[in-house]
Amino acid sequence: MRATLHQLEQTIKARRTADPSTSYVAKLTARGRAKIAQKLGEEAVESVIAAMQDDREGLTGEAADLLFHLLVLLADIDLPLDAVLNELDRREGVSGLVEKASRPKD
Ligand SMILES: N=c1c2ncn([C@@H]3O[C@H](COP(=O)(O)OP(=O)(O)OP(=O)(O)O)[C@@H](O)[C@H]3O)c2ncn1[C@@H]1O[C@H](COP(=O)(O)O)[C@@H](O)[C@H]1O
Repeated sequence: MRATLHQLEQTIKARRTADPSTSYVAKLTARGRAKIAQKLGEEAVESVIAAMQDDREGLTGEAADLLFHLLVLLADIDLPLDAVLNELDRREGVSGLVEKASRPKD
């Protein structure tokens, strides 16, 4: 999962300055951050609709679109994927500590 996302992050970085007529990433990037953010929002809504319809196949595709557009937005802001993954790791560490602290002592 991490390797896939990191690979896609690198591809997106490389395609940002490609020819917009042959690259979706370049075309979307050229339309500006507000458009990228709008696409991310649309994919989020489409994911929610698929989930509410119990459409597992649809949700698989929409979730992939959602992650892809999130990576395009992160690249536009020049925020590394690792910053997000590290934040998740940090939270997992914090919740692990809370869980440990709330366990009854022997
Ligand atoms: N993972 C993806 C990916 N997921 C979704 N999409 C595109 O995201 C778009 C979302 O579909 P929509 O119908 O909502 O959007 P649209 O109608 O194309 O665009 P709008 O004009 O409506 O904004 C589709 O055009 C998909 O092709 C992707 N486009 C590219 N990639 C990856 O990005 C890499 C670089 O792509 P290029 O920049 O095209 O070389 C590729 O190797 C792919 O691996």
